[in-house]
Amino acid sequence: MNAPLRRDAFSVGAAPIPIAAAAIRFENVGKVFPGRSGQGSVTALEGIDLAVPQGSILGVIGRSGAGKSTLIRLVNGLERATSGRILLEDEDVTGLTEAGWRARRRTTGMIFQHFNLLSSRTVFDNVALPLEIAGTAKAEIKARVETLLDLVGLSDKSGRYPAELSGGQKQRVGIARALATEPKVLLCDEATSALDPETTQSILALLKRVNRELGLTILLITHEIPVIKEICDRVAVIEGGRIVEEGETFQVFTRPQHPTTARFVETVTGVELPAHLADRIRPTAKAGDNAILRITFTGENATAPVISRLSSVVGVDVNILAGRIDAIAGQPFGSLLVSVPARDPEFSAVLGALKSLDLKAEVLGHVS
Ligand SMILES: Nc1ncnc2c1ncn2[C@@H]1O[C@H](COP(=O)(O)OP(=O)(O)OP(=O)(O)O)[C@@H](O)[C@H]1O
Repeated sequence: MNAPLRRDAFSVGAAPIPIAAAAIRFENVGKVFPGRSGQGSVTALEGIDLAVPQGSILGVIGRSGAGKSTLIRLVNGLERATSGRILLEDEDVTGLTEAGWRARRRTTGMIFQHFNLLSSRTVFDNVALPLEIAGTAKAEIKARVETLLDLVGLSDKSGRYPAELSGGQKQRVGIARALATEPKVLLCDEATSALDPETTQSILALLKRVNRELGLTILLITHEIPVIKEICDRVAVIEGGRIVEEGETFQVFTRPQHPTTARFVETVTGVELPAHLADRIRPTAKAGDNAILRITFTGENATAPVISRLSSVVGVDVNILAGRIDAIAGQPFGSLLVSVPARDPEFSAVLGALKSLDLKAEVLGHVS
């Protein structure tokens, strides 16, 4: 399972895929579900413009009912757009017939929250199913399934049934099955939401590995911000059927523009003021107060000895109240709450020093 993956291991034999072009493109896409039994219609998606660069992992995050499932189901024809266009590798698939979609789906694998394995089939036979449907020769199916089970680390479970597997193992079968027809795109529908945190990590690591080593484009939907933080190159935030923010994960996490994005990322990047200070904090300073600052570290600064430098440059005591350092899309990011004297010239000197160190600082308030 740890041997390097190669596309030609599945006899695709393609050269590495350039990152520049979009594997999936939504152009002003809308989806309205007709109303049932006297109820009004539901606008699930509106004005969706989104490009998933080839070879990248893009995550769409949103709350329940935001439109995530509808969005991902449009990419393999399980739902049809009511307006706009969807392009897969520059081919307009919006108006494909059901027969057209059946052929197209071989280039687009999908994995699901509840795995959707056939309980009466062994692990081997579940992975073989899409190849049987495609009419692949038996010997080729055997070779391909064995390669895929090796890839997902389940060679020893080939003859087992889904009921004999853990959730993580079931999802590995799901991934192997999704890769069977050598797709260029993998769609992940809340793929780790039913798994515990440790198993989630191992499945995310596997997804990252197939992305990097096979050049597979991944579009995933989730309501879990740690999933985005862990593996997504880009993130789109969806709310009320609209994309409210989209960009590189690190940029979006460190400088969220929309309040919904800010609320999502705060849960993984934010640090809270200790309760005994939170109760006493005031917006304005009185004589002798300390100012509470939130200092944000990114990239190289995140690992620099900022506090000791600050103390030595301006010669004031800096008290650390709370802090957190993490990796977002593989880049370090940290947040620190400190208290410093609120009086000048010390306070202005601290702000000046933070600026010269290229650190973002925000005054949260004052305490005596
Ligand atoms: N087949 C349908 N008929 C009518 N309305 C639908 C249908 N499918 C989805 N909707 C509505 O479209 C909106 C978006 O639903 P969708 O399932 O895409 O959201 P979601 O973000 O995936 O939510 P969840 O995380 O709860 O699955 C919701 O208001 C939902 O009720």
